[in-house]
Amino acid sequence: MSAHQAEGPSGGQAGRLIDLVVARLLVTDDVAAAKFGAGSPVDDPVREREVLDQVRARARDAGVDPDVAVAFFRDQISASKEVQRGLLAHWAAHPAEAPTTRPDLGAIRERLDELTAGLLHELAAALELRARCAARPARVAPAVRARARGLDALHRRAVDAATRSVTA
Ligand SMILES: C=C(O[C@@H]1C=C(C(=O)O)C=C[C@H]1O)C(=O)O
Repeated sequence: MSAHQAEGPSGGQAGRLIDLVVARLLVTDDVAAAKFGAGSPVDDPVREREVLDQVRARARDAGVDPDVAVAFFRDQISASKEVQRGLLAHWAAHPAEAPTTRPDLGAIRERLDELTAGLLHELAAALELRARCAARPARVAPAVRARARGLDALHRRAVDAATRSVTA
């Protein structure tokens, strides 16, 4: 089987990476709910530093250049903040749709940390495939579109932003 065929009709390798990108963005909805309830700001530079330090420390073992991994996660963080801002603005304008419970941010961050290992692993696999297969970028975009189909515009834009380094 060639590298192209290994990707399969539903995006295969790229699809697994995109699925995790989407999963991280959906956990972000809970982050927004936690911050809405607590009145906390979207931006938390200390936590961002922790996430990026963790990524840099784990990247080489996962088989990704640490700078590439950090750049990819900067996009995940920025996409996450866009989703949070969009949700908080929506809830402010439509209080009836705002969350009525306040999830625990600490527990949510543990879920984000658990996703980090998988994202690094799939990023490594996707980049390796790209190195072996010149047509790869054209194959990632359909996988992104397929995964984004069930999402609203806010989350679709975030998926696009979070995957720009692997679709470009
Ligand atoms: C997700 C959060 O919100 C923002 C986005 C982060 C991320 O995507 O990892 C980290 C810190 C915050 O600036 C959070 O506070 O945990």
